[in-house]
Amino acid sequence: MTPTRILVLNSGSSSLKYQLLDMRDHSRLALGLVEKIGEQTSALTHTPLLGEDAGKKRVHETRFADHDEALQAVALELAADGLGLDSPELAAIGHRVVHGGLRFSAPTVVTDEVLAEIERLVPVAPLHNPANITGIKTAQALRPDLPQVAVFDTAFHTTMPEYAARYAIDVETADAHRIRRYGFHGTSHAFVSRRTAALLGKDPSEVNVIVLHLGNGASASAVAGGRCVDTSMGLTPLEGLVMGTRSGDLDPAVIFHLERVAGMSSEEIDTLLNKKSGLVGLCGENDMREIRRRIDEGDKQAELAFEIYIHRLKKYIGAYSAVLGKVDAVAFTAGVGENAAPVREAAVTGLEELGLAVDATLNSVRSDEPRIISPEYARVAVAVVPTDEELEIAHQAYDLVRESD
Ligand SMILES: Nc1ncnc2c1ncn2[C@@H]1O[C@H](COP(=O)(O)OP(=O)(O)O)[C@@H](O)[C@H]1O
Ligand SMILES: CC(=O)OP(=O)(O)O
Ligand SMILES: [Mg+2]
Repeated sequence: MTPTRILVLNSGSSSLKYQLLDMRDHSRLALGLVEKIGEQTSALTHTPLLGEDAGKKRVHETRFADHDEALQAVALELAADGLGLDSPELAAIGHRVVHGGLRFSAPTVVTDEVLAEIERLVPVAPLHNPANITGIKTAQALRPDLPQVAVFDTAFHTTMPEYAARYAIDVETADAHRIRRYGFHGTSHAFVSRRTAALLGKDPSEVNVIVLHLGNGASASAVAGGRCVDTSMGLTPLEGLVMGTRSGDLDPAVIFHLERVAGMSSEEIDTLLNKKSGLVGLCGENDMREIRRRIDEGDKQAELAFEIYIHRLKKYIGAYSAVLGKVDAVAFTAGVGENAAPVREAAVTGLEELGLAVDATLNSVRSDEPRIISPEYARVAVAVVPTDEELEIAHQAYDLVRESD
């Protein structure tokens, strides 16, 4: 029997999302999420999608100190459904790895040397790469015989032209420290730009798409004929859009000012910009649902936070319209992009000259399917295209292990 199943692990800074897929028909056998890893109470939500318990969610609230404990618990849940990691049907474990630097532009089987390179990149993805590494090590310990495949967030962006990837700083210093724009969420930008082309009935090579990945982390990309030509995140996932807890773009002199005038250490500033900024910093809340609820109640602080979020988003839509020259579609994706109709509406309001508009009725539809929400007359299609990083990682991991068979 040729193994056809792939377990995908998407380890975030404090979460672990996972899916078990059968690649014969791309069906999902189980999925789940562990939230608040490292906090007082974590929550594991597991849903088997096979057998008599199919669709029955199981929730466990207990503390998981780190991603190792979380993954051990996930392995037990899968085993309880007869889908344990010891299954001979498992072909590989696919891992989302956030930073791959310049070295990895394709999915890669993890060796000791690959793992060492992912560890070397921890300083430029401090919230993400450590969790990815723990996920890989724990999975290796559970199934030492199985290929562990790393799929990098940075890979899709390695096609960016040099003039988009370089910062305008001294070349020698930049090169000595590998300082450049890498970009992230690439697996999602690749998947969504392809799906958007399909939604338009075109081949990816024929269309230019602006993808807005708006989750807790958020990034925009300009994709021309299937290749990324610019993206909003940079050396680290801190640059660009306003995010749940991250500031996105700011004058770098803010950092010197905080050091010299406010007396903050670089660690404190790092924490401020990565964890206490963005929507949380502006209004104390990073969940867009809650922000909208507060705005509806007349909360001015939440309203201003929303306006700042939208203003930044519009600037990137405008910038990438200029970068691409001709735009065929703007695609909204991830938690906020897929669910928050007010964000989509506000982001394109006033951009009619760029060919953008949304139809209020189409925008209010809730669905898991890719869909166009712009009116017939609009020059640019505005679309909601749900991302599926796990499916994309499973495909890439499965293709890689089959090739090497
Ligand atoms: N129904 C909804 N309406 C508005 N925003 C939502 C909704 N559901 C989720 N979100 C937003 O999506 C965010 C999570 O997005 P997600 O893509 O899952 O993030 P990540 O992968 O970075 O954890 C939440 O913080 C929340 O702001
Ligand atoms: C790279 C990044 O920001 O990822 P996430 O949105 O999962 O935090
Ligand atoms: Mg995400």
